[in-house]
Amino acid sequence: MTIKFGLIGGGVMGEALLSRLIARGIYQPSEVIVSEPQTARQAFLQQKYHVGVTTDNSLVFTQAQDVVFLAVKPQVFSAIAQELADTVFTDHSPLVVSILAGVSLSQLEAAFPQSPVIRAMPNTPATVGSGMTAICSGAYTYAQHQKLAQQIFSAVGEVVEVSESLMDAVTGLSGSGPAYVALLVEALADGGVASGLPRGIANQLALQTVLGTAQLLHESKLHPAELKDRVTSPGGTTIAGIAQLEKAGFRSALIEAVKAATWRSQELGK
Ligand SMILES: NC(=O)C1=CN([C@@H]2O[C@H](COP(=O)(O)OP(=O)(O)OC[C@H]3O[C@@H](n4cnc5c(N)ncnc54)[C@H](OP(=O)(O)O)[C@@H]3O)[C@@H](O)[C@H]2O)C=CC1
Ligand SMILES: O=C(O)[C@@H]1CCC=N1
Repeated sequence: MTIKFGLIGGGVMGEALLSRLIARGIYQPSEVIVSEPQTARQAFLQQKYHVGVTTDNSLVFTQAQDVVFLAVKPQVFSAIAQELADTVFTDHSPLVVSILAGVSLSQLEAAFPQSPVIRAMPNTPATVGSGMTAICSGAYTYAQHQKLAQQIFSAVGEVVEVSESLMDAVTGLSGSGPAYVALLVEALADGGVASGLPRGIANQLALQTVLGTAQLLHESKLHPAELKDRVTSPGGTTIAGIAQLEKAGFRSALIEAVKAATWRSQELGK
């Protein structure tokens, strides 16, 4: 069978995307090749997803007909670009989709001259089909490339197109955001334990509260402030909790977290 989908870097995010694309039948395992340096990781991916594996990144480029995903750390991007330089100058030119934080379209186009390139920022909820991905396109992409990227990322959640100048902010918010939310869930549960709840019940209450609130906001289209007002009874429990959050700088901490992550994404691209 023809290899259609190539993945360079089968780590956390590469696997998150791969698992969902295969589960949704967007690609058959026999249409996928993954490049990974570690034998143990290769064996794991091969055994779990029945995909082809290799250590040879250029083989991914020569074999994958439709799209090559770059999912390595930004810090190894230049080494990989150098390694692939000879390959990318051949006439075979699949769509290159990079999910690397900070790495710009101009850096990608310098590495893969005249190739169709898309810079994307997905997030880990893609694993369960609830991802959020922002994409922006390079100078050599055409409608069919954008359609392909839309199709791939729609299979793992929601997709928005943004201008490249916004990609670092996207990275700071939705790319890194699942970690902030996980921290929130953990801290809520800890608060429950501190208030006497057994750990298992505290974890369940914390997780379902975050999930349910997100779902309610999503379905009702309520402004978050409106929902907050609905929960907050005069002289009641919630305002006592909110007053404490404000005192501890909760909102400011989140704003500063997104700004710091945005700045770090900008720095990774330098
Ligand atoms: N994690 C996340 O939530 C998100 C990550 N991203 C982006 O995705 C990219 C990958 O992140 P993440 O999955 O977390 O990182 P991981 O370290 O989990 O994955 C990177 C993978 O690439 C492998 N690798 C290293 N060098 C090479 C090479 N020369 N050729 C092929 N593969 C190689 C690594 O192997 P080894 O471990 O042996 O070095 C590892 O398995 C990053 O650029 C990040 O910015 C984007 C959105 C969200
Ligand atoms: O922490 C990181 O750098 C990556 C990019 C977005 C989420 N994880």
